[in-house]
Amino acid sequence: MHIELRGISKHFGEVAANADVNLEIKAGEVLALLGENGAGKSTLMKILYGFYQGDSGEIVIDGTTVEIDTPRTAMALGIGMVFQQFNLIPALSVAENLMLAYPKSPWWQSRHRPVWSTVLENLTKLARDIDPSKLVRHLAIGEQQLVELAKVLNLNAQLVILDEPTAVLTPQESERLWALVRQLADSGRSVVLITHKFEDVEACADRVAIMRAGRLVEVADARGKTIDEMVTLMMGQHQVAANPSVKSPQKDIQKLWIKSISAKDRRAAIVDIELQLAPGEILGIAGVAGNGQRLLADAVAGLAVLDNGEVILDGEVVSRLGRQPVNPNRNSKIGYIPEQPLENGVASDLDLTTNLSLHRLVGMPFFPKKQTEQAQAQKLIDEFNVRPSDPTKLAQDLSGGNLQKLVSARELSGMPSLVVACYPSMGLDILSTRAIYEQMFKHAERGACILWISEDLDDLLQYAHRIAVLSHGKITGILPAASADRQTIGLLMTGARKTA
Ligand SMILES: Nc1ncnc2c1ncn2[C@@H]1O[C@H](COP(=O)(O)OP(=O)(O)OP(=O)(O)O)[C@@H](O)[C@H]1O
Repeated sequence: MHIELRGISKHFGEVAANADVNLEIKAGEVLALLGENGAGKSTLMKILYGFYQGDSGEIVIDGTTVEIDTPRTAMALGIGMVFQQFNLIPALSVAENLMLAYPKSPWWQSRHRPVWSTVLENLTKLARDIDPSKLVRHLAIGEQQLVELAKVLNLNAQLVILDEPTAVLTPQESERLWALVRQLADSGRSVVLITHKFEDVEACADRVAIMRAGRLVEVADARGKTIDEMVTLMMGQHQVAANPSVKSPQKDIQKLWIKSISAKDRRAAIVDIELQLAPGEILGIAGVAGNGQRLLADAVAGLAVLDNGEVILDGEVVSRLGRQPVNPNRNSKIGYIPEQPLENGVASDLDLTTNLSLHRLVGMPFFPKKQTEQAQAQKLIDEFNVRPSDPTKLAQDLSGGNLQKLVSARELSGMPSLVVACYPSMGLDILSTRAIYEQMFKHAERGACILWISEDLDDLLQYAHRIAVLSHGKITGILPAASADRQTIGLLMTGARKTA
């Protein structure tokens, strides 16, 4: 299938999400679509998928102009898309979710074994470890992403659009995805890969298309561009900041004590976690997603029920054994950037001002002064470069990366003693990633503890003071970052133990 997007424009109010975009997608190619947060990548692909209608322009498939008014029409034309936000039914099993979306199979056929094996074939190729009988709500985010992918692959689409698929995948899962993407292209199908990761481009792209502020600024052979060239095209005149720096923590003083905590929920368990952090210390938590990271973060922030142990911050218990979380209305001592901010960190149908004050709701006057709140919100929006920058906009109008910035702006404002950050750079472009890191490290510099959960080992090795590895809910080793290496961390991730 050969697709041409001709003169596509799309406005949301005064925001020009796409401005006169002309893009060709060839049969049998992997096209990486790059651009800074809010550049218009998702909007362009959602127009091709019939989720949005362009204000002007046309879509031409194999020489014929087509009208794509809904995703159903797009699917009938052989176009499938996996979004940044998932579309699965949490109360149903993996297999049931796949069966429901399976195009040629009425539900009553689900009794027949051969149908099941066909429905599960793509999932098995992508992730043989996922148990098809498991409920979706019990899956880690990376696993949910893979089920979404399998759903779209089952449509047998001629064009598969993937919106930042590797943002939530482990390195091993990403490798499997890259191989599958190459296989699709080699069999004559096309893949558009929206991404912020240059390793995706290197691993599997044939061409790159780069967008900036709604416009397509360059299309080139993927091998013909260096990373620096691509960054410059993405960012235009914006300067990419130098790598942020971190200072050494104050030694021999204990500020945060995570004292033998154990907890469990529907998805994971953590067992006997013992960690002590000094003022100004950045402790990275490495590990394959789904090994208890989210529960650990919730537990430390006082948002989970502990089965054992307690968490003490500045001598005060912030999380303890008991039937109720200690800290359901988090106080200003803890900044918490949760995983999947859209689901766990924002009220999407409220405006940016309200979203930026959610952590201060307790103790706020019954009728807060709107102008004061808006002025405070505007300051944070500017400081964290959230786009669009209008505090009266709804959170749901923001692009994925800008939502991540919004949550970080709220949680890193004020003077927290502890910052718990889960994958804070997820979905962010290179400029925004460095800006968020700087904001996080500023708190460490003034003595706050940072518990930083990340899958980006390079970043942890570069910026964290120590790295603790979490495997199957247990800490398998704690290493000073200066002497740690990828091999040792990789080994610890498999569950092998090492004492510091
Ligand atoms: N439904 C919507 N309503 C209003 N504005 C929107 C809507 N969807 C997107 N926008 C705006 O359009 C612009 C482009 O957004 P889009 O999601 O296409 O960017 P993106 O390049 O995919 O960004 P990211 O890398 O952060 O996901 C942004 O300014 C965004 O705020």
